[in-house]
Amino acid sequence: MLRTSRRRLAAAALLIALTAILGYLYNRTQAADIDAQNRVMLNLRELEKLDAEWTVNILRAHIGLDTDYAPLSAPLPRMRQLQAQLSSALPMAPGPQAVRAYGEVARTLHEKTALVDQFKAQNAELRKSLIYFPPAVTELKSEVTGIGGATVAAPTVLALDAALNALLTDVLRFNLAPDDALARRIEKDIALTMQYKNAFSPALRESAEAIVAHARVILRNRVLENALETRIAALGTPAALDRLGRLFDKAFDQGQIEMQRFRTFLGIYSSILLLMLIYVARRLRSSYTIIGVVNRHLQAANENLEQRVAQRTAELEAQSAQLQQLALHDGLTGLINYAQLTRLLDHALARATRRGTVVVVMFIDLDGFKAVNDTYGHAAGDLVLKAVADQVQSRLRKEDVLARLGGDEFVILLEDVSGREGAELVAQLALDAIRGIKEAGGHPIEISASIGISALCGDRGEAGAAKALLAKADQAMYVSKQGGKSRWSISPDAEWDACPDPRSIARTGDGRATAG
Ligand SMILES: Nc1nc2c(ncn2[C@@H]2O[C@H](COP(=O)(O)OP(=O)(O)OP(=O)(O)O)[C@@H](O)[C@H]2O)c(=O)[nH]1
Repeated sequence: MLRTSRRRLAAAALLIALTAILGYLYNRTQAADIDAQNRVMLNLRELEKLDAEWTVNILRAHIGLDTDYAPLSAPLPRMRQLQAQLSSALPMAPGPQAVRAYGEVARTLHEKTALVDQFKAQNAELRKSLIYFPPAVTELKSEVTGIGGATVAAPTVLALDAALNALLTDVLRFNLAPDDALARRIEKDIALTMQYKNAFSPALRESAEAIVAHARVILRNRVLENALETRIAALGTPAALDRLGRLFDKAFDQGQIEMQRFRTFLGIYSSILLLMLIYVARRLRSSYTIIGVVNRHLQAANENLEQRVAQRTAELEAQSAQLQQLALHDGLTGLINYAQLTRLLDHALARATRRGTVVVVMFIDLDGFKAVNDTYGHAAGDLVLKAVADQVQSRLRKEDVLARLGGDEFVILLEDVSGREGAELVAQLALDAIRGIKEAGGHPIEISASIGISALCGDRGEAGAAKALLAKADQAMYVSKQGGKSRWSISPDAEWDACPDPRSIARTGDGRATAG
């Protein structure tokens, strides 16, 4: 029992373990979310594209193509959104490298944003000066060479015009390609301009000073802006994005390879499980077949056993019935024996006591029987005894009882006899029947019987009434013997009429009755 439950536990544990392994393998084959991977790569590409566009827009602002700075701020919200999505996708590329690469991307974009803000301020100031500077120089030149220079010495007019010409050319050249030598030359141009403008009217002087101030803005901001652009270029955002993209790619490729490997494992494992299932199913089938065969054998054995038990029981019952027959009957004639007679007589007397009726007993002893034995042998004697039993029995009613006590002694027991005459009639019938037997085994015989009759009105609850009644009948039979045989005699103690009223017989506590 204990062993069986342990085996069941082990089988259940094995089943759970096999299922868990199956679940684990299946789970690993689903580990890579291709859609999510594609989304990450698309986000990266979009961020790269927006960053490149951002850089182009800086260039456009640099060369003055864009008149406002909206394109420099517009992509920022979307770029921040993409950055956040990439950050949350980092677990898909495990390891510190991807985190570092992402950190680099975030850092460069953050710094680029700050540098672009500075760029916008400087570029706005620069653009203002660039717009102002060329027409202002041209206008001042025409003033100087025109009315404004009418009162000034011609060499001074020509010198200021030349200085303004040089300043315009050098500043515009510097704006296109800043250069230290050019910067030094512009300083000289400024110095000459400032020197010669003093010969002119205050209004012209003021214009010249404003032009110089704008020239200096262009000089300074162009250098600063170029430095900012160099710093922006040095940030290396595209390279950082590219590095992050390659790490994601690698991780996704490894995931695919891993998934493929687990698919192979799952296939092999499923095949093994299938084989195991087939094996178990075949074992179960053969077990059931064996159990079926054993069951059939057991059933057959059981049926056989039941048959044998039934047969044995029938035999025992037959033996028991035979024993009962032997115990209660006479083996030669089949009539009841003395033991059964006394039992029946007891019952008959008890009934008679209750009913107030008479029980009659006739004791029959054959006359001349010994001579049959002596003359023709014991076997002939047996035939005579059987014939007596048959003949007397045939004369009696169904409810009358004929018993053989042994030897040549028989007893008739009668209940509900219609008085003495009835008893005498039965005795005469029995006597005639016995006298009528004239041969046995082919031998002529001559037999008769001496009959003693006794009658009693029940036992009145007295023990031994049956034996006493038999004894009276026996005594009466002797009277017949002594009286010359072949006759019947009635016991002087026989009771025929004066049976007490059963209602007058009081019953004692133990069920016995006493005459009232
Ligand atoms: N064949 C046979 N004889 C038996 C059996 N039992 C007893 N006997 C014989 O029956 C005889 C009975 O003897 P008795 O009663 O004296 O014979 P009887 O000739 O009738 O003499 P009375 O009774 O005096 O008239 C004996 O010879 C017994 O041996 C039996 O079962 N079979």
